[in-house]
Amino acid sequence: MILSKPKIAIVVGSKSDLQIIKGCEKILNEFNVDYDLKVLSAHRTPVETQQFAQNADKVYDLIIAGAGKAAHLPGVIASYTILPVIGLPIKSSTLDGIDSLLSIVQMPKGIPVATVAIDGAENAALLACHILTLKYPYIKELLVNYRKRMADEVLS
Ligand SMILES: Nc1c(C(=O)O)ncn1[C@@H]1O[C@H](COP(=O)(O)O)[C@@H](O)[C@H]1O
Repeated sequence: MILSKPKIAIVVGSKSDLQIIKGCEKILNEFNVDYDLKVLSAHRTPVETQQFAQNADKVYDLIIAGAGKAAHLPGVIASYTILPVIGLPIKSSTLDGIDSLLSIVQMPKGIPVATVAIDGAENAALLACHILTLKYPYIKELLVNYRKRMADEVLS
């Protein structure tokens, strides 16, 4: 589907993950990227997760999926859509997020999930913006400016 304005979905496995998602929201607002935020679980709401993922390409350009513990959500979503899926491992267990990271990054061949760092919500949103430049060139300039501001801050 051709969308005139970028729109992405952020999906998390539990409302207990929402705090970490604020990092994504901050970046997406800064880059003027619309998003819907949903709580869905491949474990607890498998039917709704499947329905969402199968229809996602009618509404969204890409999906950020964040989950903790046995974080199957990004991979399961990726299996039902051809949209790019960015996996965000969330630190929500006694294993410090290593469990989520490995669950997300170790996808079997054929169903890729682009995985960012544990709790790397800002980078998940930035990676989304980089991908979106392919279709929405205005974001490119915003990314260049973002990097320039970041460099200026480091140097000052
Ligand atoms: N990893 C998954 C999935 C899934 O992969 O489908 N569903 C929930 N969860 C995760 O379980 C953790 C604890 O959830 P609760 O706090 O609700 O018990 C959360 O970090 C969530 O992402």
